[in-house]
Amino acid sequence: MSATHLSVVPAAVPVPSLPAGEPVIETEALTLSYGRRNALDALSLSIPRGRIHAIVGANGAGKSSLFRILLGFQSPTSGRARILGRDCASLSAGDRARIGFVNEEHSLPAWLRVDEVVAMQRRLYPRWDEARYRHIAEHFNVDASQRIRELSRGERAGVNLAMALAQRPELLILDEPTLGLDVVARRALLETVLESVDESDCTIIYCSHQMEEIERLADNLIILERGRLMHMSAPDDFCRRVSLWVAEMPFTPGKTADLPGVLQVQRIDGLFHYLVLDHGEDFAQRLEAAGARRVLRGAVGLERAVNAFLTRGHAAPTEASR
Ligand SMILES: Nc1ncnc2c1ncn2[C@@H]1O[C@H](COP(=O)(O)OP(=O)(O)OP(=O)(O)O)[C@@H](O)[C@H]1O
Repeated sequence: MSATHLSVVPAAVPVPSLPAGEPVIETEALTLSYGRRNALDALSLSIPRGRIHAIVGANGAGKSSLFRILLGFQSPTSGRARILGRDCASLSAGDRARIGFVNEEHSLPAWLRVDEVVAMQRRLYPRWDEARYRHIAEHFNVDASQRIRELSRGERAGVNLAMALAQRPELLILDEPTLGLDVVARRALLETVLESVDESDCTIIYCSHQMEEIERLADNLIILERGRLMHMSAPDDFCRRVSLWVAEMPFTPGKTADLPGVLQVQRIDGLFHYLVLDHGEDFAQRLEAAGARRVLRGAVGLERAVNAFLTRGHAAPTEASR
């Protein structure tokens, strides 16, 4: 794991690798309760090996709780969790060395120089890849002689990501890695993630509230809500579940917001835009039956589809302008 979670791996310990076909992450009825509140609610999840898996959800959906259990920092109330084929409750130093973890804090020992932190990491990880570290650190213009406290947030993110990838993990978990980064550092981070997944067989779990990042990176989209799995598929398949219908209405359509599948209704330039889950032409017919004059179907991007899904039930019909 990254510098914040140092663990010594004896060089002689054989590092088991995941048998082909086994998921990198598997949970069964995983529950984490705080009093009467469930941060995770009987979550059963199986994430296959390879590529980039995005986990999205509103604040409080349970993403960080899931990562804490997966990394062995917290025990679940009930259920089971496995990472790289190992029980999360009893991960050894060798198991941990197979996992990279970067979160938004990018916390490193502030008083040390970058090259001192890197030297420590190099000693800790038997599979350390120095060329890889340097290549990624260069991408972020990191000066190795600077102290950690002197680095910008973006440079610190770069050092953390470079160290996590230099450890050549089988699984890399990125929990909101771009939070607070400017557009240049954000782009450098996304490019590094894409490059590393193309160059190695590292599986990446990417968690973010930034839908444009998810759209760019994700091969698999996982939506959590109140600690439950709501959806898992290729992003395009999720977009296909959500359709956009634009209707000319002679009146304010109060009742149509209650039609089955409606996620969101917006009034834009006098037309009513309906984002609808799991309905096709039948929805247009329902609108026509409700008095719509003209109904057209439009395309929906991932960002709009996911946002409408996550905010469903919260949004009243709104006026909006383009
Ligand atoms: N230590 C705690 N004590 C009580 N409740 C907690 C604790 N940690 C988390 N929770 C609750 O568990 C739920 C899930 O929190 P979690 O931090 O896992 O969500 P998240 O999806 O990571 O949210 P965010 O996107 O805001 O980071 C929330 O309702 C939160 O209030």
